Amino acid sequence: MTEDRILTPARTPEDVDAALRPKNLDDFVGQKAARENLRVFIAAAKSRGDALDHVLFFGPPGLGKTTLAQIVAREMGVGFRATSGPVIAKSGDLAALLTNLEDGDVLFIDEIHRLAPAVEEVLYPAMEDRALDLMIGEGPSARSVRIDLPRFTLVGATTRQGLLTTPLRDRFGIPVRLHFYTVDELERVVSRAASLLALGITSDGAHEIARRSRGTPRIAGRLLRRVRDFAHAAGHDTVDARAADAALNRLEVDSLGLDAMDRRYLTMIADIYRGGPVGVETLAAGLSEPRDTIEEVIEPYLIQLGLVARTARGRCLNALGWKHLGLNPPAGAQDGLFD
Ligand SMILES: Nc1ncnc2c1ncn2[C@@H]1O[C@H](COP(=O)(O)OP(=O)(O)OP(=O)(O)O)[C@@H](O)[C@H]1O
Ligand SMILES: [Mg+2]
Repeated sequence: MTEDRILTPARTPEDVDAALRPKNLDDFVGQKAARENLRVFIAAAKSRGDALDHVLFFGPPGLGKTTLAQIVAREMGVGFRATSGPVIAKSGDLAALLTNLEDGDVLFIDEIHRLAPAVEEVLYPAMEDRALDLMIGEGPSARSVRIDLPRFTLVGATTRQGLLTTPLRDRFGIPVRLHFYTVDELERVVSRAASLLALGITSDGAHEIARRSRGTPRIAGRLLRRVRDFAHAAGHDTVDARAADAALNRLEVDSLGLDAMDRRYLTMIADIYRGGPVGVETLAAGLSEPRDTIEEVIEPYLIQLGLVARTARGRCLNALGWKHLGLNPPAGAQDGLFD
């Protein structure tokens, strides 16, 4: 069900991410602090002639972690090798990847929180000492051999920073948290993407898409492509605010950028639990969605908007949440904001 959502921030096969991906730091919109810090660290590493310290990108899906990893390699002028946590089954697979790196390469590990523990242990000496400890033989005659590795930068990405083990997290010299984008920033993302797609768009058209994109560039790009389809079907070659609004309404993306799934979530807390508090497991069961999806995909943006609060006793609908549903909170309802 989640996969069908136009608003899912998760990657879907039809997302032509590559075409819209910014290629360098100057083209990368938003995330100012992260961008400026990276610029300094990259310049410093280059002037020392050294590899960049290991970088960890964390934050919700679709905010630009993979994009930034590629930009880091490009700005450093080094090779880019990509893999992901669940793909590396055995420690030997990782050892092979590491020994095949060229001097200075970026090794990108997506979903790094999903590395198997035995694989993760190979990473510790690799990250810290640029070395690989291999066990040769078995039983009493087994001995450990240390192999030196080329200089490299590990770039990890995760949507679940909390699931990273402490020893792994501590070995990243440059942890970078990505935040939801502002409407202004997304407006620039939309305008840039429109020009790459050779689509005419007015600034109020870009604004309309931007403010309904859940703070997420991937969603902005996807909505833009769907809006373009509706515009073309109607014989327009330029998207203005009215065209964007009409298309987004047909896609059931509401004025705040929420879709049917978000509204089901909010309505369930309102109608069945009188505004909460209600536990996430209960909501997950009621909505037939995995708890992870609720916590990683649905809730972050609703919390950011201030519609819902996560409290120790469960989820509560805030005054804004009631208002968005067009309902009045029952007398005595808890407002998570004041918890
Ligand atoms: N700052 C940005 N400016 C312009 N476009 C961006 C920006 N950040 C991301 N995008 C676009 O959004 C899309 C998703 O970005 P990306 O794949 O880097 O996200 P991610 O954080 O790696 O997501 P996931 O957690 O699902 O792997 C890409 O098409 C990219 O072009
Ligand atoms: Mg990614």
